[in-house]
Amino acid sequence: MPRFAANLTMLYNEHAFLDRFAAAAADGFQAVEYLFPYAFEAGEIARHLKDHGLQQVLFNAPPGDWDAGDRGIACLPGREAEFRDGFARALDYAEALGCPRVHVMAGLAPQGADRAQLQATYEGNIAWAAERAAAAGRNVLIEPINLRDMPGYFLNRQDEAHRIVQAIGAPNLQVQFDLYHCQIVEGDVAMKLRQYLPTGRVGHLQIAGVPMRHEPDLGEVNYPYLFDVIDEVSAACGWQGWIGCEYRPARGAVAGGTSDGLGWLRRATAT
Ligand SMILES: O=C(O)C(=O)[C@H](O)CO
Ligand SMILES: [Mg+2]
Repeated sequence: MPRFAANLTMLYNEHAFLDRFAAAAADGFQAVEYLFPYAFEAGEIARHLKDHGLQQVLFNAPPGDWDAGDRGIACLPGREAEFRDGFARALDYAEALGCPRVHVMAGLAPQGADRAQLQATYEGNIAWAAERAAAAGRNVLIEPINLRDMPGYFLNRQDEAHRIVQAIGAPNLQVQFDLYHCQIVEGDVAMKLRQYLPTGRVGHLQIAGVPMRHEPDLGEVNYPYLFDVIDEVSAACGWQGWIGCEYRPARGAVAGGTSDGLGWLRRATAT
């Protein structure tokens, strides 16, 4: 069975952020991910990780002004200096938290923008970030995201993400393969797992039920089958990544109680 990480941005929202580490550990998780750590001192988060025996396996570089609508700025011409400052800060946090990888969000393509200019800006920023991250012993991830959740998002397809990773050619640049987005945009998820996991260019997986982004056992995706595929392909190719549980619990929300972090897995594997 694959290794699961609790996404603390989506799970345990009945608790303040810093209390979610204890909730995830109590639920049986050994690793966590979330969107952004920057509202807190890195040392404070590091203490929570240590106190609860948790690994930090992923977080995102600063996305620009999230509240103003930015969803990353890597593809946006004219914001390169802001991107570089933000990524340097992400590397400082990655060092303090012992986090091996940072997801760099691409951003939203402005209406009528020159797509070729966005592509050049994006690949230039990602190549720069990968070089800086390599010097710090970290990996950079890029993630295709569906246009229903993020209208205008610059990167949407697995094959395009892998084309960019291969074009830049940095060994520490990988794809964040979110199965939820892949099902919405492309489908054929099992075959994409079989195609891409053996390449060594998939740095992290994430899961959620489709279409509502609730627990994996709610919706159209047969995750027990996909976990078997991941186990089978990983055993053959040596993939040893984490799977981020990036979903909004329906049961927790309905019951008004603690999020159902791994309840769906316990139910699925109950003998
Ligand atoms: O949206 C997702 O699936 C992600 O993983 C991004 O990192 C945050 O939106
Ligand atoms: Mg994701």
